Formats: sequence, structure tokens, C-alpha cells
Amino acid sequence: MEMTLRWYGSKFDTITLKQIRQIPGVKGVITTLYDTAPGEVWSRERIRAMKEEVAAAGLHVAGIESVNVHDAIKTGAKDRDMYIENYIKTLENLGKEDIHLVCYNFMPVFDWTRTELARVREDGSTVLAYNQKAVDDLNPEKMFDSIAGDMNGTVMPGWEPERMENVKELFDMYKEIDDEKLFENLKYFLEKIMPVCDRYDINMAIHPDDPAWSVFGLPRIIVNKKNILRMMEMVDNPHNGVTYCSGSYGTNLENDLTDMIHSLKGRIHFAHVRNLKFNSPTDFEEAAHLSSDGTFDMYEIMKALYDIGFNGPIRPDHGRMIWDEVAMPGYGLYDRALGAAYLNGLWEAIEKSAK
Ligand SMILES: O=C(O)[C@@H](O)[C@@H](O)[C@H](O)[C@H](O)CO
Ligand SMILES: [Fe+2]
Repeated sequence: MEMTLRWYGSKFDTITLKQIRQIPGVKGVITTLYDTAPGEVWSRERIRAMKEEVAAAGLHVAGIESVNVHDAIKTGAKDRDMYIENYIKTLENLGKEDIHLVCYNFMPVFDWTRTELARVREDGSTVLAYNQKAVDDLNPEKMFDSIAGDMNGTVMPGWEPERMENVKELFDMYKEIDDEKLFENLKYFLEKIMPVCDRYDINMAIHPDDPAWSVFGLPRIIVNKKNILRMMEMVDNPHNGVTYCSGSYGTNLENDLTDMIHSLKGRIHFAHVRNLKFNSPTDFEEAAHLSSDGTFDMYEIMKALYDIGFNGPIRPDHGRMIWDEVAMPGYGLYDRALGAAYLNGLWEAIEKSAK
């Protein structure tokens, strides 16, 4: 595996490449062109400039998170082919620039959903948290307003204000879409993009829905082992793979996190590893990465990744806000750096004891 950190680009991130370079064992960043809209073609020039900026800091681009999929593709709208063509052009340009990993998601309307961005924990740190009752009480169209005040002045992925202005129209687009239809539209999209992925050896890594169930009555399909295996079988190509995200699959306590890793062997192209602390099955918060701070056994997760021979990029996921840092919720430097160091430590120990 290769330890990496997510970076949003110098215009958007509070963290610098220099800081990332000083985290032990981190040589790669997972990045994006954050100011592109879903459906836009990424030019080779911009991709190259991004790579050069990263390289100048002594790092390399280990993958893209995300190239977002336009809602016309997810809903199977009339103009989807045009957006798929654009997506293919972006993949082609990434491939030509020697980038071989693309994380994306197929979640309707909202990307991840949380009800609090700064829940205060016992130690005074703040974390993202989710409470089902709070979601049930919320008008989905007001979701953005309810969290916008806690973003620390940043733009959070999937929650861009321009997008959220049209949230009502977005909801309307999904009126006729159920799980089956969403699966069909995903299949259509994947079948169209696989040839370019084959040509440039690009691994597509679908990110699970977070939380891993339907919110606000919207369909959600990338939620459990059964569905993810269905997705891989329906377009059976090794480039059609997954981002294994412990914190997202883990939102549903029925998901067996290590069993899933074994079932996805060979098709996990990217891993997000983080811990959650459950206060009840419908209330959880994002703990430190350390096993004892949350509900998951992080050793078992890393061991399972080791055992299947996982050799792709891995990143610590959302971190707590600690030491008075002001950053994008979940994406500060300090706790993610602690997470990277801890996960590296687990890996080293697993590797050495396997010999
Ligand atoms: O929760 C997060 O911050 C990320 O894991 C997701 O936003 C992820 O980047 C996207 O769903 C992938 O497209
Ligand atoms: Fe994730």
C-alpha cells in the first residue's frame, strides 16, 4: 500500500504540500481540480500544471478524488451521452498524463451526509456526526443551510453553494429514479467508460454512499456487499473497482468490514481508513483513527487489506479538529497526520510479524 493524503489544491486547502511532505511516509497526494463542475472536461494543460505543482513539492499525484459524475448521467437524462463523452475526454487526458486512479461516487443529490460538522467530544476535539432523528426532522432542501454555518469558510466537497442553490431541481430530477434505475444508469455509464479505462489502464474506484442507506427518500445503491458485488459483476472488468471506505460502509453496523475486504479482493483500488464511534445504531460520530477511540478494530481492517495483497493508495479519512486548527471540517492537518502515522505503524507491525 501507499500512504497518501487528500489535498484540495492550493487555492482551496488550508494545508500546504510542504506540510503533507513532512508527514512520515507520505509521498503521494490524492487531489482534484476542485473548481471544475461535474460534466466539464479537464484539460491536459490543467492536469499537467497540477502534477507539476505537486512534483515541485517533492510529492506525486497518486490518484484523483473525485471526477464527479453529472446528475444527468445518474438519472439517465436525455443529455447523458454528452456528459459521458466529456467524462471520457477527462479520463483520456488523465491517462495521457499518466494518472491511473479515479475515485467517484454515484450518490444522488448529496455526497456524504452529516447532521453536525462540529460535535464536541469529551476531549474537546470537534468531529462530524450523524443522527438519524435529526435527519428525519429536517427538510432536505434546508440541509445545506443547516450545515453551511459550520464549514469554517471552506467549500466542502459535494456541498458547493452553486449546486445547493438548485437543490429543489436536483430532487425533481430523481423523482422517477429508484434503486433499479440507478443501477441501470450506473451500468450504462460504466460500459461506456471501460474502453478508455482499458486503453489507459485507469482504475475506477466507486466510493460508497455515506451513510450507507437511503436518506430523504433518495435511492442509494453502493451500501453493502451484495450491491457492490452486483455492481462489479454487471460490468465485469478489473478497472471497474471500488474505494473501500471503512467509515462509510461502517455506518451500517450490519456490514462486516473485514469480510467485505476479502470479498472485494483484486477490485479494491483505493482505501479510506477511518474509525467511527457509535452512541447508538443511528447516532455516530467520527472518532480518532485509534481503535480504542471508536467502534472499529483498525488492526483487523489493516490486516485484511494486507492479507488480500492490497497495493493501492490508502488515506486516512476525516480527522477530528484538534489543537485549535481552523480548517475544512474533517480535513485538517493534525488529526489526519496522526491517522497516517498510526495506520503506517499498524502496517509495519503487520508486515513484520507476517515474515
Ligand atoms: O466523505 C468524504 O469526504 C469523501 O470520502 C467523499 O466526499 C468522497 O470524496 C466522494 O464521495 C467521492 O466521490
Ligand atoms: Fe471515504
